[in-house]
Amino acid sequence: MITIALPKGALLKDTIELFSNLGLDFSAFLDKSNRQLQISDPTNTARALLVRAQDVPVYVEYGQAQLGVVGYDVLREKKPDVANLVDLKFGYCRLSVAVPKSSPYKRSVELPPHGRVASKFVNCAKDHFDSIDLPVEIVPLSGSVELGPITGMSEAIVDLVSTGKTLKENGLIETDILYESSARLIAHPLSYRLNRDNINELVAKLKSINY
Ligand SMILES: Nc1ncnc2c1ncn2[C@@H]1O[C@H](COP(=O)(O)OP(=O)(O)OP(=O)(O)O)[C@@H](O)[C@H]1O
Ligand SMILES: O=P(O)(O)OC[C@H]1O[C@H](OP(=O)(O)OP(=O)(O)O)[C@H](O)[C@@H]1O
Repeated sequence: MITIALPKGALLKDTIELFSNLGLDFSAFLDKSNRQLQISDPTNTARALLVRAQDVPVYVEYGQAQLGVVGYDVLREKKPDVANLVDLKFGYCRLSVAVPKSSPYKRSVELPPHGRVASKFVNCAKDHFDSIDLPVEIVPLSGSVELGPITGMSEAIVDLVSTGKTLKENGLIETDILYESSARLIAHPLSYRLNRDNINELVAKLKSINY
């Protein structure tokens, strides 16, 4: 039986809808009172694991899941050894640099050398500041990154932006967009190449409903 790693959080609802279009019902994961982390669809065609978004590529890389759904941002940050097969066209957001509205720095190249930048995306942030040749201290955080500049801990942040509401409500403005992200279907490379558990058929169906 094929196993699919599904991301908890922002991508879960659209991911479950996607698989329901293929006749795979994992809606039990939307029921908050259900604490199961592994379920099979009612037709016993596939099994789903409910994991943190950042951990989806880990389960796929280690072969515990043949397929998974994850944001492109996580692939850029973690660079897992997985096949990035389909742009699923939901979970749109972008990874951006932002500063307080009152900041004298209007673009990231203007930030002071050796200033601080708070982020959950430490590798992407480092890649960006390396690319503009600006030495900064990246302060690693796990969430609520916008508090970095609010509390005075950092001059800037690198974080995901979707509607822009979180930035606005915390008095921050975007200065640079590093890249755009959307949800992706990923696969264990060898399982995909060898077509284990007939995964190619499922991938083809997913592609056909996505174009
Ligand atoms: N505001 C947003 N709008 C649209 N997509 C988003 C938004 N925030 C994140 N995403 C996408 O959804 C994915 C999962 O985000 P989510 O916030 O659920 O997980 P997370 O930040 O890793 O949280 P946690 O630390 O709780 O696991 C991100 O990697 C990104 O691709
Ligand atoms: O532009 P918006 O639509 O307001 O969305 C952006 C917010 O969404 C994400 O946060 P999340 O909800 O994952 O919380 P986090 O602070 O724990 O990362 C991201 O880190 C921003 O804070």
